Amino acid sequence: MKTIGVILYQGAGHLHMDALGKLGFNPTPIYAETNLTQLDGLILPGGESSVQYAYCLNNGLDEKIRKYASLKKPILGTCAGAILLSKYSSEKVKGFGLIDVNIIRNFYGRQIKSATVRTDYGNEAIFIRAPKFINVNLSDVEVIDSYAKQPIFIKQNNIYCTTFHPELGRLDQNNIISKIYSGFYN
Ligand SMILES: NC(=O)CC[C@H](N)C(=O)O
Repeated sequence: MKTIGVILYQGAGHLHMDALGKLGFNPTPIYAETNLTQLDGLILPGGESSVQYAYCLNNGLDEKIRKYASLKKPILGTCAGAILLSKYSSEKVKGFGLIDVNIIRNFYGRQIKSATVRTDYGNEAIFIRAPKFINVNLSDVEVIDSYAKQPIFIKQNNIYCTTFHPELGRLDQNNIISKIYSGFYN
């Protein structure tokens, strides 16, 4: 059984833990002091990216994530997690630059603008104060799914990012989260 680490300091990590458990993975909580090297995969969940970023920096978790990424094992960032993995740059959140994309936080506005949509590839995507990918380097970054022709799920080498919350959807076998986890960690 594959052991997948989920960063749990803040945000929706417990929902990934639940979904992973129900879909036959061994989810394990990750904090700054946890050793990452034994993991088969790692998830950076949605939440508040500025809080998560400060936690990572203050506790050396950013360096651990960079080292883990260099092992070429799969890392998934959802929403705030995607912001952390990208090259986003502001004073508060600089981003780890592990995927060749920029991102705009809270692009679609406030919580009231959050929505569930059908993606261009027929998947269900739940957006919560979602960011938007921009400047996607299409020669190196693959677009796995899009909405209104805008990328919402991208991949570069072992780094996967969604601007939506796949862990919030239904857990049937055809749902995006099972496709992501099974494709991701096979
Ligand atoms: N659902 C989410 O993860 C929202 C991300 C959040 N707006 C941020 O910038 O951190």
